[in-house]
Amino acid sequence: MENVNVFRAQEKRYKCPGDQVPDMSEVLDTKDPNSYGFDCLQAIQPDVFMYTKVPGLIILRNCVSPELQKHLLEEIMFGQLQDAKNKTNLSPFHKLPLVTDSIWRRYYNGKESDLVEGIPPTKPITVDRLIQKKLRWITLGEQYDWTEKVYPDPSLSPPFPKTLAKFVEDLVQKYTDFPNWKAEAAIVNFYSPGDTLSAHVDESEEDLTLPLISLSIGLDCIYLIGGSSRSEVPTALRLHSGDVVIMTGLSRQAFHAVPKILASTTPSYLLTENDKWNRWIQTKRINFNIRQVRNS
Ligand SMILES: O=C(O)CCC(=O)C(=O)O
Ligand SMILES: [Fe+2]
Repeated sequence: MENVNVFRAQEKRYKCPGDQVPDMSEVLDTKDPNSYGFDCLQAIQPDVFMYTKVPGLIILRNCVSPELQKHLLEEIMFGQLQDAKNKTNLSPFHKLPLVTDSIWRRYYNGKESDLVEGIPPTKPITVDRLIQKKLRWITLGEQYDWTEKVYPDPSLSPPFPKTLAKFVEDLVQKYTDFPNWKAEAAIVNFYSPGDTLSAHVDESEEDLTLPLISLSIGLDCIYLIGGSSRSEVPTALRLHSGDVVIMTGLSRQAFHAVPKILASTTPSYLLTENDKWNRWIQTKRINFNIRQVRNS
């Protein structure tokens, strides 16, 4: 019988309140050749590793330039977040102002204390709290329905953002056996220290052999990846801003989780002259989780 406690024990081990740091002695860090498990990495190029314990897991260290990282963040916050076609976790609960009056623009333009109306029974809440704490995800391209666990009719979805699509499609073409892979849907996750994502497998896409791409910006995190059941002991991997993980082969259907966001690890190149921007990005990890949905 599946012993779900094996994975759960590792989630518990790394999960700890807000700014606290867990025991890092068994965490694999691709930036640190002395770290635990580093000998299980097979470098196929400088900065490109296969992780031999989880077949099909490819780690591209520091693969997104600082300029592209900033561009992707700006595109999300100033662009996609103000477009009602992109669903967020807030959409069902709050009457979100959109277009040039979006919650991000209000926050950025000094109106962070403004109250945003809730859809009853949700109470009004400040722009600041929505941006800093409550916003947990936004979907791009094909809009995944979290309740029904399906991707609705693709003809109704907004187009997938072009720069992001081109960047990840080139990576998939270069490093996997799927040259025609297409970025069709993304879930962009926002985490603050203390936030977690529990163990799961992503299995709503039509063809579960097609790679899944995960691109991280902002704070470091501990990412757990195991095998096809929760009874397999997962590996703890430290992910940094600019890292991309490709889950292909067996790893595509492996259980994974994010039990810890590591506070105070934002790279300085993400900071700007703007205090509002800095106050936000210094407490965030943003993960772009990108899939091909349809069987081509
Ligand atoms: O934040 C991450 O690195 C993982 C996110 C994830 O697994 C998901 O969105 O399905
Ligand atoms: Fe996932």
